[in-house]
Order: sequence, then structure tokens, then C-alpha cells
Amino acid sequence: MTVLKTYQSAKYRSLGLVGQGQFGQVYCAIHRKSGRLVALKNLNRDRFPTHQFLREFRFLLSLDHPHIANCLALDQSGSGRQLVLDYCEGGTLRDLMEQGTQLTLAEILTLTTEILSALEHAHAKGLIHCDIKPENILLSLSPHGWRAKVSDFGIARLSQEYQGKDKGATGSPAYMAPERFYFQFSAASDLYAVGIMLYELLLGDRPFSGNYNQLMVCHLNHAVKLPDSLPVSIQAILKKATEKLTPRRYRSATDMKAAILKVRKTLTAGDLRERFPKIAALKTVGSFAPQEPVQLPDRCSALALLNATDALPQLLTAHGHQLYGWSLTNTQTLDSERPAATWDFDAPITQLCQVPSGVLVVTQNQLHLLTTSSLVTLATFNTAIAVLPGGQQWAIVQSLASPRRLWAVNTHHSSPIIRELPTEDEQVPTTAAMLDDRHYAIASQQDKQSHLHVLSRKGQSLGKVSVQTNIHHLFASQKPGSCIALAGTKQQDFLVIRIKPYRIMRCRLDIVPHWFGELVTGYVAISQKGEMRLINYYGQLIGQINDLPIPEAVCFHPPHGLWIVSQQGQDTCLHHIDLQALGLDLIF
Ligand SMILES: Nc1ncnc2c1ncn2[C@@H]1O[C@H](COP(=O)(O)OP(=O)(O)OP(=O)(O)O)[C@@H](O)[C@H]1O
Repeated sequence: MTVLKTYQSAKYRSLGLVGQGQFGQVYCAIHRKSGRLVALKNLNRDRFPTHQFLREFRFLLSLDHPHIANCLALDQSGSGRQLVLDYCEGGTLRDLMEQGTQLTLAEILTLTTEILSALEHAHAKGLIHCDIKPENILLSLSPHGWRAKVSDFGIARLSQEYQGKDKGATGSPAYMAPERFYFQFSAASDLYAVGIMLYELLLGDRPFSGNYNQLMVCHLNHAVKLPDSLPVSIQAILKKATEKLTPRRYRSATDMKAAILKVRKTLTAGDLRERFPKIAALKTVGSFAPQEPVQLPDRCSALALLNATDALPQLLTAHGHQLYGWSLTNTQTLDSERPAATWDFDAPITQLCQVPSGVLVVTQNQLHLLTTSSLVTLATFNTAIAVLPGGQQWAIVQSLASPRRLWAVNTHHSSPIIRELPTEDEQVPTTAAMLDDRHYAIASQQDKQSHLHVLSRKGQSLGKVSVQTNIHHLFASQKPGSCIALAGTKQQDFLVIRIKPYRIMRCRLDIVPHWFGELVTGYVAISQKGEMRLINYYGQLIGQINDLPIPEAVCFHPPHGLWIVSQQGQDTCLHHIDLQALGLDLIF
């Protein structure tokens, strides 16, 4: 018999509420000693009498599989009992579907076979899930996509036993096999639910809808209609998985998995790359209507707004050693053809970076802060540097030379504090971002994964997690406690990383972004080819424009404007772009 381990709640530090199920709340927490992330799932005592619970809990502990959100322990605290589970940072398969993410056929088949592997393991131990549905498939990030982890094992069955007594069959009728409506279940019932879920992943909707009675009639009597647009071999799998009579379905999860793997081998690389569901993700396309641009006197390498929150900020343009300040007459036009102010630096300006107190001017190895009233040199580094955009009172400076080093610099000019960020020998930091004024995250890479280390401003470690993808750049977000990241092999994965509770939303971009900003609709990514993608705070792609002037420099002008400098022949042209005027059907 498995030994029950009872942990004290104090062993965990909560990182916040992640969800609410019918049996209680689920928290993300960190095990103080090991730093391991876990999910703490409250279970209501009244709904789970102790003897039944312990019987079921033994089953749960016996499950140990890479595609199951494994139960690690039982936590008995004064306030009740909680299951300690593997934590999955990617949310549920339902969240992913609602995000409008289109998956490749290869990814859909991989997720399905992972779910079947989990069922294979559980069925071999005599445990039937009984509530397979996208809400119970948790996700963790993998280098190129997601990894499925089936959750709610046993709890689902236990709930069947208890609620079934007085209310009839429970579970989610949309995924229920015909026999379930007669209160019978077997391993084949789980395979039927996997079939319905596979159908939904491919077609974007379930085969049957309606209330409980309508769904019962459909599951019992109507065949699942399969459109010709699906490859014939995939249709055959769906047909067999959703047979009304259990003996006609796959004999086991192993058989169904083998059938999928066999079909996969017959599909071409093109078939496997095809994205499903076919319904295009909700995304509006706008178009740039060129207006007469303003000519700048010289080539421009960087742009920024001084006092960006003001109604009329000053626009800064960097030209070699020189920085020009332009007054605006309104949010879109320059006051005059001549700059209102000019500053000269010892070395060419490589970057301008807006911070709440002003603009950081980066030259070869110096960091200056320009405010409306002064220009001060904050720090000199003995290496070429870059500043990561965003951030609040602190900015992250990174060394462009090897070995890579990172510093946090207080951008409050009266008291510049510079703190070198800790590095661990085996993990060279690649990038960092402030999460808020008191915390920052540092990412380092190891093979195909990254480590995300959260530290307090004083350098105290608050926890470290592994992220199964390559994080190349972290950027501060205006949303406290979160940051955004550019990840993946081609740097085309846009991640929204929330720390409390720890969640990662991944948005796939079809461009290679070079500039990032935040406007009223969420995040904006712009490529060097003039393509723009708008992403909301949930990581959903909500809009795109593909015909911006080819940018050399970009700066964002909240709430919905941006400035772009492009080179047209000998001319350096400055364009103001108002997202509201681009025909994007978005609410501003
Ligand atoms: N192990 C976990 N890791 C990360 N998040 C989790 C984990 N378990 C649950 N969650 C989150 O908590 C939410 C609620 O989970 P829970 O399993 O209690 O309810 P449910 O599956 O939505 O419904 P039900 O109560 O019917 O099982 C999930 O939707 C998910 O977002």
C-alpha cells in the first residue's frame, strides 16, 4: 500500500488562485524547501467522506505517468484537505481552444496519443476516468507546442458515485458515451470521449449540442457526421472511437493509440503541417493609408517619446551622436520642421528606451537619463550595452559582449543604484525583465529549455521554474506581476508569463518581431518587414497589418498611436500611425 504523506500547508507558499472547480478552489503554490511548483486542490469534506476519499486517494497515488497531472501527496490542514498535484502552467485544453489557437494535425495527433498513453496507464490499474473533456486536459509547455496531462482522475469517478446516487449520471454530457446515460462505464467510455475531443480539436465544435436530454438522444441514436475535408484515415479513427456499441470501439487505449500512430506514418509532411480547426482565428486585418510623411534631416536609428503620458510629449529622434527633440502640435504632427532641442553625445546613440521618469539614452557603453529638466549619466559600463525595453522604476541593462551580464539600474536620476544580477555558473543569463518595481525575472537557457528565476529587488530568490522552450528575450509588461517573452527556435512564439499564479499563454506569430510595445488593445509586435500583429492580454492574436512602411525605428504612443521612421531612398521619413484609423475592427 502506498504510504500517505501528509504535508503541512506552511510547507507551501501560495502563488495565487488558478481556478475554481465544483469541489473547491485550486491554488498554484511553491514547495518552500524544494522550490517545486504544485497545484493545491481543495476537496470539500462534506462531499468526500473520509473512508471513500482514502480509498480513492490510494488509487490516485498509484498513478505515476508523464501525461497525468500526478497526485504527489495529501495535505491535511486545519481548513480542510487538499490534494497536492503536478502543476501545469499552460492552462487547460479548453483555454487553448478558446484562445483560437490553430494546432497542426501533428500536434493534435500528439496530444491525442499522449492522452491515450495516460488512459492506458490508468486503465491498466482498473481506473476509468469518466470525465474526459478539454477542461480536464491540462497543458504544460513543450519546446514546440504543448504536452497534455490528464487531470481529475478518480475524483471524477468518485463524484460519479456520490452525485450519481441522487441526481443520475453526471459528467459532461457532450462527451458522454451512450452507455454512460444508462449509468454504465468502462474503458471504452473514455475512448469515446477522446474521439469526441479529437473531433472538436479538428473541427472546432463538438458533433452534438443541446441540453442533457437532447445530447442523450444524439449520443444514443445519431451517428457522428464526418466532413470530407478530413483525411479519410482520420475519419476512420473518429468513426471507430465513437461507435455506439462498446465492442465496436477500439478494444483499448493501446489499440487506439497504435491506430493513430499507424495513420500518422501514412500522412505526408504537408498533411501533418495543416492547421485545424479550419475556421480562421478571429483576427481583423487593417490597412495602412499612407499620408504625407514628415522628412527628418538625417538618418535615424532610434525613436522615443519624452513624457509619454503627457498630452503632448516631445518626440526624440537619434541621429548618430545627436539627439533631436521635436515638439508636437497635436498627437500626430510636428510643430515645426526644425527640432526644438538638440543634445550631443560622445558616442553614437544606439538605443532610446522610455521609462516613467524620462528616456534612457544608450550609447556604446554609457547609460544616460534624459528628463524634461535634465540630462544625467547614470552609469558607465566597460562593455557595449543594451537596455531591455519597458520596465518601471528599474531598467535592465545587458552586456552585448560575452560573457553575458545583466544589471538592474534604478532609473530615478537622483539616486541611481546599479545592481549586478546574480548568475549561476552553469546557467548564463540571457535576458531579464522587471515584473513590477520590486521583482524581476531572469531567464537562462540550458539545452532546449529555459530557467526562469524570480528575484526580489534585493536579490533574494523567490523561486525558479523550468520552461520547456528557449526564451530569447523577456520584456516588462505594464501589467504588474507579468512579463512577455519571445521564445521558440525561430523566436516566433510570443509568451505572456504571469507569475502569480504562474501561467504561460503562448501565441504563435507568423512574423519575426523586432519591436514590441503595449497599447490600449494589448501588445503590439512589429517586424523589420513592416508587418504588425496585435495580441491581447490573454495571448490571443486579434489583429494584423502587413503594409506598414519598412521601419528603421519605432516608438509606441499610447493609447493607440505609433511613430515609425522609414528610409525611402535618400529621404528619412517619419510617419505617425493611429491604429484607430487603420480599419481594424477593434474596440479602443
Ligand atoms: N494541476 C493543475 N495545474 C494547473 N492548474 C490546474 C491544475 N488543476 C486544476 N487547475 C486549474 O484549476 C481549474 C479548476 O480545476 P478543477 O479540476 O478543480 O475543476 P474543473 O476540472 O474545471 O471542474 P471539475 O470540478 O468538474 O473537475 C482548472 O480549470 C485549471 O485551470
